[in-house]
Amino acid sequence: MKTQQHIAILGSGNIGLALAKGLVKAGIFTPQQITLTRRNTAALSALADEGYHVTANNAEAVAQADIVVLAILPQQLNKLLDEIKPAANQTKHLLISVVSGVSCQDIRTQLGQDVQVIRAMPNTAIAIGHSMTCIATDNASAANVSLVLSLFDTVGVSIQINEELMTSATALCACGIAFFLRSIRAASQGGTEIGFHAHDALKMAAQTAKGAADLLLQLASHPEQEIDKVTSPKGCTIAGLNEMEHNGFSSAMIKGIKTSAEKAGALYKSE
Ligand SMILES: NC(=O)C1=CN([C@@H]2O[C@H](COP(=O)(O)OP(=O)(O)OC[C@H]3O[C@@H](n4cnc5c(N)ncnc54)[C@H](O)[C@@H]3O)[C@@H](O)[C@H]2O)C=CC1
Ligand SMILES: O=C(O)[C@@H]1CCC=N1
Repeated sequence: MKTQQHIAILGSGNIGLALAKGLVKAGIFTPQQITLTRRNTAALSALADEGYHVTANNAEAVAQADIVVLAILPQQLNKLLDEIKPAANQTKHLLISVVSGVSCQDIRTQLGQDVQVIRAMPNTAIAIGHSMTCIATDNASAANVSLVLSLFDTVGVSIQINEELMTSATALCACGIAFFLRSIRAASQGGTEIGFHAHDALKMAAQTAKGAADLLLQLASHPEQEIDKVTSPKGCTIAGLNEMEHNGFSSAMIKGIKTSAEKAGALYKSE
């Protein structure tokens, strides 16, 4: 799906850079087709050496782009929208926002009602082509929705959801990367306590987690169905699993995800 279009990523921090690297790795864009903006461009000098356009001038980046991605923090958004408003050509640009807690309407209120806005919620696994990305819009054309879905499909799996569920998607999928990473880290710490060197324990825990996820994705089965295959009667798995549940394992994950979703919904409004 190689494209001739030019994309500007405004805000080249963790997710902006992960997106840029993922798109290049997937062969959709060359670095020369991507403009990265950041206030301190010195931090992007290695990327400039790789061929990316690097600038602190957001308006200029927008003027030269077909697709504009907003990848700044919610509290940085209003200032940036003020900066790009004169350059945001309402017919030319497709605007993709990955900013948590900011609605399509919030963005149009500042840029103009005709701007087509699509929200996207990827996660940092986008850098290696394994993101779970949810997208939503309240005014973009079906053609642009298809374009954005196919763009994110090249760097993982993408689905369209109702905009009202975007903060939930943020918690489950974007924050979720951290939750699963912490689970793997905890498993590796357990592994070290029962005899493995830390680096071996981490590798063993990560590969085991990958296998568990792939069992669900490749067999389209349910976790409990796969768990039942592991838990031998009077065995060690059910003993460990029940001990974890007595200590609130599932409950902690559920409560954490609910808290993250509430926080994601309040990120912009609390500014
Ligand atoms: N980090 C993640 O896993 C994900 C983050 N998001 C959302 O993406 C957005 C960015 O998050 P992160 O990448 O984690 O934050 P970050 O702090 O790593 O990146 C933001 C970048 O924007 C730059 N910036 C700030 N104001 C600017 C301006 N006026 N012009 C150009 N650059 C400017 C900052 O220097 C920084 O490099 C947030 O809204 C977040 O909610 C969404 C999905 C996943
Ligand atoms: O922690 C955050 O606020 C951002 C949004 C999703 C992932 N990181």
